[in-house]
Amino acid sequence: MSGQDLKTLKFINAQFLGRKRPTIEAISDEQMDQDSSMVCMTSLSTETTEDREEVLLECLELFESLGLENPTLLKEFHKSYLDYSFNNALPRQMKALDASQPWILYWIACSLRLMNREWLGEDIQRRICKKLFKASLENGPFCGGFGQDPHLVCTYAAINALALCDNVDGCWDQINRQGIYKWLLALKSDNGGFRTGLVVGECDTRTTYCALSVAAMLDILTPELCQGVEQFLLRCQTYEGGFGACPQEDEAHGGYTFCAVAGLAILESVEKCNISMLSEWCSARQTAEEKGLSGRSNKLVDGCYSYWVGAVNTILETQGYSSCIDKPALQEYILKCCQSTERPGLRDKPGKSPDYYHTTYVLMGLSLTEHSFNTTKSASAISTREESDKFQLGAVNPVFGLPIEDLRKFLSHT
Ligand SMILES: CC(C)=CCC/C(C)=C/CC/C(C)=C/COP(=O)(O)OP(=O)(O)O
Ligand SMILES: [Zn+2]
Repeated sequence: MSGQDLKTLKFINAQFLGRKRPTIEAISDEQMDQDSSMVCMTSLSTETTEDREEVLLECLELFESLGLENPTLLKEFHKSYLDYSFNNALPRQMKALDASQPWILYWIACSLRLMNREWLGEDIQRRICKKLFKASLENGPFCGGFGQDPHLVCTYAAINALALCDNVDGCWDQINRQGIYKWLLALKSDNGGFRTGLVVGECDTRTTYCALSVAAMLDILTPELCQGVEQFLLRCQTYEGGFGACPQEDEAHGGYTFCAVAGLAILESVEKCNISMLSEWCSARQTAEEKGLSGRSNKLVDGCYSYWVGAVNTILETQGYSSCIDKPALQEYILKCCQSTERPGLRDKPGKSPDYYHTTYVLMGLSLTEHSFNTTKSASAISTREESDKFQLGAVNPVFGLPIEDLRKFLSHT
């Protein structure tokens, strides 16, 4: 297949075929084994390998031009990107996130808080709470936006966003714990997982983690709610060692692996999965050349997996296992390839634009590489070994995706 043909196919795939794309094998270099009639393939070029080569070149250029030392995190610069959202209409292309409004609030609040606790002021906390309660039914469960249906994943983001608001105006006391508990019970599926909503909704490791996290945060994690959940999550570990979205169905993926392992951590059942295969899978996510993490086999590095996969690594560390990723190398990818002096905010990889989602998960991933953690089986009791002003970011709890300090305050209030 010629380079031009590959470009045309790439265009068609990107424009018309969405994410369910077939593999396009472009060039195969076949060699005949001298002693047998076996044909073995020595190289295979696909759309993904071509994309990777492009990214790799860009990373290598950045590594060379930025020298040996890592740049510092440009905190004030990234703050300007986050603050912009409080005083300006968001860009048009963000209307796709209309049903994810609690997420935007959680991402922005969490990023500001990690860089400097003072940067999330009381006036902003007040505005965040007001907006969240407007997008709720009876103060919980929460919806993606005003007038929408309650949604489990949005309820997770809303509770995390509220946890960042220091109980301003007594907002923590307004959360309808009993209503959320009954709703969570109604979302439970026969297979042990949770659906996103009452009428329709998917059921996977992501939604199940959200249910466990919300319940643990609100102190409503009863045996009835947990019935069959551990088995559901364990069934999602694949032959590769990572976890997929649904039992015995999907490819192992960084996002779903985080959800399953963090869910198991809330249940204090991490050691029931195959730890050695999980560690090997995490370790295989890091590429020697780009130094960042990918989300699945044969895919490209992406800054957000610094958290999704990085947090799995940290959870394993808190359970007493040794690290399976090279943290200084990951810091280099983050600070040289996910940050640019040209535009504030953090990005997936060179060539991509910054966005709120990547800003948060890249920052949380960076934080996990800076801090070290004490061993504990209890997800909510995870603590850091040392406090120091040498760290650029506050410490994050790898299970709940919140600064440890905010989580501690919220849980002790509950
Ligand atoms: C708490 C919560 C809701 C967690 C969600 C975790 C989750 C499923 C994250 C995955 C996000 C992501 C980058 C998907 C991209 O898949 P892709 O196929 O476009 O990218 P790839 O090529 O890197 O696999
Ligand atoms: Zn990403």
